[in-house]
Amino acid sequence: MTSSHAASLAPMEDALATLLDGVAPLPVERQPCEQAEGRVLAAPVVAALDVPPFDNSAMDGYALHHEDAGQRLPVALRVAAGAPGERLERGHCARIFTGGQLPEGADCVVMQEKVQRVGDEAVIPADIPAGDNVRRRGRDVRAGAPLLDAGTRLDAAALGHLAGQGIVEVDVHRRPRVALLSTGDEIIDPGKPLAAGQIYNSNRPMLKSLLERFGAEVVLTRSVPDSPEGTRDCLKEAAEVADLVVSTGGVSVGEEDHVKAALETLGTLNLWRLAIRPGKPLALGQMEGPGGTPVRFVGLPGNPVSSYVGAWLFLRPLLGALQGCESMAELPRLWARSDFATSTGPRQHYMRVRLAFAPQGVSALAFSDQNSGVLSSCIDADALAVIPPHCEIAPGDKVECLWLRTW
Ligand SMILES: Nc1nc2c(c(=O)[nH]1)N[C@H]1C(S)=C(S)[C@@H](COP(=O)(O)OP(=O)(O)OC[C@H]3O[C@@H](n4cnc5c(N)ncnc54)[C@H](O)[C@@H]3O)O[C@H]1N2
Ligand code: MOO
Repeated sequence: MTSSHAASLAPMEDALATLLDGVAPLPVERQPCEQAEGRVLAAPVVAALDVPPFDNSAMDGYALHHEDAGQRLPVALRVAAGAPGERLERGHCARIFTGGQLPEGADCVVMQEKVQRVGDEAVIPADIPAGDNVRRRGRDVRAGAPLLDAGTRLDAAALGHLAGQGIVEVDVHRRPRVALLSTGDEIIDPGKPLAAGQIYNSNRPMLKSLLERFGAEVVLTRSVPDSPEGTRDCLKEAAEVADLVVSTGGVSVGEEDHVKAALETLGTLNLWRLAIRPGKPLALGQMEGPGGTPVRFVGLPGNPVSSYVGAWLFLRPLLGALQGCESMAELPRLWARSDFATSTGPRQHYMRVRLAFAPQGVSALAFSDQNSGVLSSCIDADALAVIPPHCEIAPGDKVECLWLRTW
């Protein structure tokens, strides 16, 4: 590659700044918690209740006043979970079950395995500390305390936490609507017979899966013919219904690559050609939707690995920004020892690696064929090892890795 060619490739940081420039979170909507998995909170949630709402037993056993430990006590009460608490007098104990409300006056619970039952009495061991096996009211959450921050993506634990407050609806950002366009006359849908020169569309289901994982709703998919008018028509249709238009293929320099020209007739091409591998001809731009609303455009290169890596590096932070989710701005990073040797030219290389975790540390095992047409390299890829431009890596060197087992 000549130096003038290299100089025309935009560095990753410039591309991300261009991508995210002026992007604001989408409007807020109220959503039933049952349908809010993966959605991003638009406002903080404050706890209204103590959790647990009352002192209760952590064990099936016997509740008592700890001063009465070491004695044989009459079993005066039976407290099942869900029953209201009663008063326990000194010199007595209560049969209690896990989650049962601690009787008033009792301050500890001894598990039943440590108790000898003799008729209506229980022989309690002596060494029972006050407070043992009692889960205090408000130990998990205190009423009035912050429960979840704005920008939290609702996962299993967060949904459980909301339900623990009796909450059934939350304010979340609207899911970004995405149109997914597949360019290339050689690309056909799985299910149809394959003629000479054709290949199946692997990018569409792959990207749909990633887009949904990143919180988007794919509202339109189209196969775009390799012609200026066909490409323009599909882009126009997409901009009518989507917040983000993603295309694959047709962004390189060939005569059948119509995406950039079509985009420029409808909107703006903000950036094209990056100093990254894979993904060099990636194109970023903007169009207008109904009423002049901004519609973002990301043109991913057609090679399946370029599309896959481009989705992690660009679609994820963009969808995060559209949903107000700061934790999606960057992939988690970790250092690992390479098991490979490589060297880079002017482009930063994002190598697909499997990570092996051992007590001595983490190793990055590179897939043997890192060509951007080889989608098998993504199958077991836990991470992308980032090899900066003009860099030599030898086995054993530390490489920075971007963790992909996330949303
Ligand atoms: N003369 C040059 N040629 C190319 C350059 C260059 O700088 N100069 N760059 C190369 C690089 S790097 C890439 S990446 C590709 C990207 O080109 P396009 O984005 O225009 O992609 P296409 O040519 O349309 O397709 C590339 C490749 O991927 C296959 N493909 C496309 N879509 C799909 C799909 N949905 N499912 C499966 N496979 C798909 C397509 O058949 C091609 O084989 O350009 C290089 N060329
Ligand atoms: O940028 Mo291309 O993705 O190197 O093959």
